[in-house]
Amino acid sequence: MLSVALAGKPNAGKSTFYTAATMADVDVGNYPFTTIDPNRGVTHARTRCPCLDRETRCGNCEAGIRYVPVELLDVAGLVPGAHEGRGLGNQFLDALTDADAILSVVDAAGETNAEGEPTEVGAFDPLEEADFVEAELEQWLAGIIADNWETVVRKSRSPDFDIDDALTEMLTGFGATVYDVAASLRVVEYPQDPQQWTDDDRERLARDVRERTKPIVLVANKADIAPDGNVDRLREGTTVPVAAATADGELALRTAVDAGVVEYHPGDADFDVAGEVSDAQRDGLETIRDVMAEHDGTGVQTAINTAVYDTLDRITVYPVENETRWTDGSGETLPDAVLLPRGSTPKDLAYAVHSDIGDGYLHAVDARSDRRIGEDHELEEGDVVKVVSTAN
Ligand SMILES: Nc1nc2c(ncn2[C@@H]2O[C@H](COP(=O)(O)OP(=O)(O)OP(=O)(O)O)[C@@H](O)[C@H]2O)c(=O)[nH]1
Repeated sequence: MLSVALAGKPNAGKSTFYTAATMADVDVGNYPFTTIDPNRGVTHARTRCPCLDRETRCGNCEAGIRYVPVELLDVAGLVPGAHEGRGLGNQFLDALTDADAILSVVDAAGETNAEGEPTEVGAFDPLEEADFVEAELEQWLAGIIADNWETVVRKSRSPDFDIDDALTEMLTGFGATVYDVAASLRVVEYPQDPQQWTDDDRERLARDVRERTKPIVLVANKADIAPDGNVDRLREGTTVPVAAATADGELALRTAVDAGVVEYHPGDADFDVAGEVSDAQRDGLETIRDVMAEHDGTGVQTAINTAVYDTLDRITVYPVENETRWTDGSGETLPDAVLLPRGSTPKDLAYAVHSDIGDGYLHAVDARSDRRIGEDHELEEGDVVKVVSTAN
């Protein structure tokens, strides 16, 4: 499953975001390191269900809104200097190894100081902290490269030494794929002789590999109390996508949905009050509505969707066994939604669904048109595909 990790300073709102996005029960507190162990939960990317193109809804979506499972990791508070072992240090960074993308949660209200302790709204400039997750990751990675450098130098005395192989071996441990490393090695210039490498060379390589392996979406959280202009400054001052969010607001809405007093689908731009609420609750909800109106929703779903569909450039494809009914073997309509990299082919879908298919792939059928598609055909968002293999 695709995996997205929440990172950021203590008190930025990661636990709140995580609880809201997974509706799992974790500590939410105003103290550094409330979250000690990595939490793993399931959240969802939101997309349009293909059953909207049929007469009836499929039963695996909410009125045509399809939620596709994505793993969400909440890792312990990160403080400046984590790469040198400060705070929870490397334990935190190790936990990010599994992540495909990072949601870097920033307290856009600027009420959290550099150590993650709460102060007052507007006391800090969130822009100063905006690149701190990537900086920590890059320094950590550069540190790993430096720590292993002696070994590379020693290996380089062997006649069949290849610097690219040595770097690939080292960096794939960080969760980088062989392709990522190869791509980095193509664009970053470096000396062939390991003895001539400088810290600069290692840092440039670390930066490029980080960008490819752990792309970042910035979550400008606490947008509900952020001073005017803070979110815009974050958008203008950073190169990564920014989602303005109120994790608190999303949590309140999902809790209200659970209580049956609000109608809301995560990712909607607005909600309806459907049950009895007290005056205080109504006031609270109306405040959330105002923030949502300004930012087109609470931003929690936007952040996840931006990571999945924009940054990681995934498409949602629906494998079926019956191309006419769009069902699986047991008659369930559109039972699975698979997130594949853009450019994937029916064969990639076949491998994603049955990793043990071997060379058993035979052909595929586009269930929308009921036509066979070639094995090099590029799939698109919302495609419904029947794969025929020797296994079925
Ligand atoms: N106003 C406002 N407060 C929020 C929002 N999200 C979280 N908070 C508050 O910010 C404080 C810190 O939130 P947490 O979710 O515990 O922060 P964290 O980043 O997980 O902190 P650690 O667990 O210490 O790493 C809590 O008091 C939350 O209620 C938000 O969108 N708006």
